[in-house]
Order: sequence, then C-alpha cells, then structure tokens
Amino acid sequence: MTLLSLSSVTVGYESTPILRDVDFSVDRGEIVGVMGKNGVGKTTLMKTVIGLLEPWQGTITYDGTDLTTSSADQRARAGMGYIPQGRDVFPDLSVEQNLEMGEHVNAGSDDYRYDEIYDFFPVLEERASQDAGTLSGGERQMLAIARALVSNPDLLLLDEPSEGVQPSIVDQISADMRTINDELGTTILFVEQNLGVIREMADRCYAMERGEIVDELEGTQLDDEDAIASYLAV
Ligand SMILES: Nc1ncnc2c1ncn2[C@@H]1O[C@H](COP(=O)(O)OP(=O)(O)OP(=O)(O)O)[C@@H](O)[C@H]1O
Repeated sequence: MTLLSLSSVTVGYESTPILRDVDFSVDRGEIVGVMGKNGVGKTTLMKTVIGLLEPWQGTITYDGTDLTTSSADQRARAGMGYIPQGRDVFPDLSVEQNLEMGEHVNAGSDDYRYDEIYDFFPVLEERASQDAGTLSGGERQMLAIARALVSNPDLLLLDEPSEGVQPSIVDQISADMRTINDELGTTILFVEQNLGVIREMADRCYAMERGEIVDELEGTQLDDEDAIASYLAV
C-alpha cells in the first residue's frame, strides 16, 4: 500500500527550479533511497516532502490524503519524522533532554517509551546525562534519529545519515535503521551519496540527476556497485 507519493512535483528557490517533474512513491514498510551527487537536489526533495518548501506544481499525497499545501507541523502530526542533514542536536542539553524535545510532535506518540529507543541505541542510554555536544559525530546522528523516533513516526525522512560519520559507525547506523524498520515497521525514505549505505539500507533506490529522477534500482540491481557508482561518481 502506498504511503507517500509525489506526482509531477516541480519546486525551487526564488525563480530557479531545482526539482523538475519528480514522480515517485514509497510503500508502507519499505526503505527507499534516493541517490545522487552533490547538488542534484536531494535536500530540496526532503524539504519538499516534509513541507519546508511548497511545490510550484504537482501533488504530494500521504496515507491517502493530499498534503501538498500542508505545513511541516501538520505533516509531523500526520506521522512524518524528519532528520535533517548535519545531526542537528542541542549541544548544551543532555542526551535525555534532547530526546524529551522529540515528545508531543506526533499525536500518536503518547505512550512511547524511552527504554525501547535505548534498546536500539544502547550507547545513548550510557550517555543519557552527558551533554549532546560531547558526543561523536556518529553518536549525534544516532541521537538525532532517536529523537525523531520518540514521536513514533510512520515515515522517517533521513537526509544523508553518513555525512561526517566514521565508516564503522556508518555501517552500524545502516544496520540499526534496518532493525528499526523490521521491529517498529517504520517506513524510511533517505537520501544518500554513500554507496555502502545505499546497498545496506535500501529495499529500492531512485537515482537523481539535476533535479530529475532518472532511474530506479531494486532487487539484484542493488548488488551492482558499478551501476550505483555511476550515479554517485564525480
Ligand atoms: N536556500 C537556497 N537558496 C537557493 N538555492 C539553493 C538553496 N538551497 C539549495 N540551493 C541550490 O539547490 C541545488 C540543490 O541543492 P540541494 O541541497 O538540494 O542538493 P543536494 O543533492 O542535497 O546536495 P548535497 O549532497 O551537497 O547536500 C544546488 O544548486 C543548491 O546550490
């Protein structure tokens, strides 16, 4: 069943179009990647899905409802959780206080338990009282993901989770996302330019070039490193 679909979406900044006629969909329970080089429009796509940019043309449908003109706040309450690029945490608040900031975003979240979230990221429980500013890049990324999970989203939007994270932790975060998808049933849409993350995480992947979706890879096509790399190589 389709959870999210974009149909002929065009959007940009000021008068410059960035995304052109973008069509894609994500089924409930899937992990879908969008890959592309620097500057192709991946972050613009995420901002458009979460409602920080309003499409100039086209429609965005979520769980059967047209959300094209809804605010980011309305989309969060409808069940979308967004983790922006750059592990945006509050450095002077503790790990636990950062997690508390994720409460009450989603109306369905009242009974979310921290211990469940700590089960996915035990390192955050160990560091619960530590200031977030003292965490490593990878731990901050985990905290940003965990904070989004506090609101129990149906759809997680993840912008370049590998950026600034050391390779061994990148692998762990990819594996953690699969576990979260398996155990919580959370649908995940992520954008990336890290080949390993795309192969490890995605059930299916779209390729983006100059603001357009130009290909879709699934199944054994995701084992073809050369095919993936052709959309990532500089
Ligand atoms: N606020 C903005 N105002 C004007 N142009 C912007 C703005 N943000 C991004 N752009 C331009 O839009 C294009 C796409 O940027 P975007 O950040 O979506 O790409 P990206 O694929 O996420 O890149 P990266 O991998 O470097 O994060 C780029 O040419 C960028 O310069």
